Amino acid sequence: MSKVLVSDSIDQAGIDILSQVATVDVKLGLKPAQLLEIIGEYDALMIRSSTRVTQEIIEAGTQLKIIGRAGVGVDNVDVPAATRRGIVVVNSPEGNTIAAAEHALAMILALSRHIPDANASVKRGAWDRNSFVGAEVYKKTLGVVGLGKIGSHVAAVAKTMGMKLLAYDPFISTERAEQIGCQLVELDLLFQQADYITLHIPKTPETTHLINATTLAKMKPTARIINCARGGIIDEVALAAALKAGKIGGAALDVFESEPLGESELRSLGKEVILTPHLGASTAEAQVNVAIDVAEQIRDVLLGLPARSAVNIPGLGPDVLEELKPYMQLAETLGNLVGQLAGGRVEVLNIRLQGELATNKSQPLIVAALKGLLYQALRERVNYVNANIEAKERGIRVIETRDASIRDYAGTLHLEATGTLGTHSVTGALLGEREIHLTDVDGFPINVPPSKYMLFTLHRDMPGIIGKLGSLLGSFNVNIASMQVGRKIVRGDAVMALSIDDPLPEGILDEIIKVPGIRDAYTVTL
Ligand SMILES: NC(=O)c1ccc[n+]([C@@H]2O[C@H](COP(=O)([O-])OP(=O)(O)OC[C@H]3O[C@@H](n4cnc5c(N)ncnc54)[C@H](O)[C@@H]3O)[C@@H](O)[C@H]2O)c1
Ligand SMILES: O=C(O)[C@H](O)COP(=O)(O)O
Repeated sequence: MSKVLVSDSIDQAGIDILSQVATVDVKLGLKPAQLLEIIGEYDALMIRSSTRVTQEIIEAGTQLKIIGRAGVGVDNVDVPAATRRGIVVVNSPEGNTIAAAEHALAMILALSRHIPDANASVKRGAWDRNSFVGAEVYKKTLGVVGLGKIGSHVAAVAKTMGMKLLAYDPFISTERAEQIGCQLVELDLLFQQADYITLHIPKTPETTHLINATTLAKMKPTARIINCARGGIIDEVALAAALKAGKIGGAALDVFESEPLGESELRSLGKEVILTPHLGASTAEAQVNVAIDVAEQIRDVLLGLPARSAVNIPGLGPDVLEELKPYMQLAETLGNLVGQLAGGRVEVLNIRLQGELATNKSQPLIVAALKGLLYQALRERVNYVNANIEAKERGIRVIETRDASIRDYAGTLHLEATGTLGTHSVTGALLGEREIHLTDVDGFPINVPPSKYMLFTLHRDMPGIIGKLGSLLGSFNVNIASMQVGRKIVRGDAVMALSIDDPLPEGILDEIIKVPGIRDAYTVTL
């Protein structure tokens, strides 16, 4: 049974899902050295933002197949290192969107009405109404930096509170911004005009210290800034200085350059500053959502199925993935088959997507085909994550063509591999949406489902050849489960596809090739 390590606090709903397929160890608060020591035992690691999954941890995780982040941000995971090792990294892109957006909105209102400090003062026994006179958000300008999932929800709710909305997001169209009721503007204009600035961007080299002494100086002295995105987008030293000097009105931060927050000037500031300990995703609802979302993906990957929200393989929505999954299995089977027929080192893989496949996303099918193709060389080391990289490193050139015309099947996939030992091709389709059928091998039409052990011969279409091959296999105690011949012209060349119950015994291929009329023979294990 697989083993999963859960090293951050995850809702029980996720643990229950993992327990269906694996032994689950929950070990919270591990020191990096402790994690390093035990990670080698585990097939999967499930985390939130507290566990740092460094390159060293990834390299020590020799059994790791998947790292599941029950949340959005994967900046605590060395994703490139995981990709190089073929480890899938998955997250839950939407499970805590509402929770994080509502936290930002709560920060806007709490900051405006001094709720944390007013509450603390009453709890201390005071009744001071004069110190906590607030400001209304109605008719004020909210500047949303990053109009993605969380930013859009914040904007939509702020709109209903009567706020005027400006947004900056270089990757969002004006139409999309207008749909949400935002005016898309340049960042400087947003800084100059906003009464509230809320950040909903990832932390990248471009966004690190986006809020610094220079940009803070562009803001209104009354402006309030909210960061429920990522620590490090704000230069905290510059922010504290601007707050102290009255150059900015207030700040509410949920995330920090270093977490847990250590010594900081921000702690010493008054009611104009609100600090929360990275609580954006901490609602009961969000924790159930992210735990289920990520545990299901870990379960699927441990069962050999693709994940729906992998951050290091082509992203596909669940609907698209559900539709493509059978075709990915077809692509992988064909890749594996053509790789074995081609033998040697493959240099070029031609992939033709026909019929309904021609209008689909091809990247997952190409990745699946490469995974199949490289299986003989790399076995379990190749997967959906690293198949592209491994193929590139081996100098395999992939050429993709599309033909939308529908022939005998709704969609067919044709792979042709050219390598050091020659060129071979296979075509396949799905019957009844799921059942894989081989419809062509090396240009000869056939119609057989693939089986674990197969034998293919290239021979002359002439009387007696099937009988001779049958007797030869019989003499080696090889049981034939099914057999089919494909030919283009009568008594021309033909291909025979046999499904056999067991692997072909050593040496028998040489005997097969000696049968008069048989020109070549290939055995494959799928
Ligand atoms: N505090 C929390 O607990 C918590 C919870 C969830 C998410 N988050 C964080 O919130 C942030 C937003 O998450 P999301 O789910 O909305 O992500 P998202 O990917 O849906 O949206 C991010 C948006 O930022 C935009 N963007 C990227 N670079 C930009 C730049 N340089 N300038 C302006 N816009 C830029 C993108 O175009 C995108 O629209 C992330 O940093 C995420 O890690 C925090
Ligand atoms: O990226 C996220 O999903 C948030 O920052 C939440 O982090 P958490 O799961 O550690 O609360």
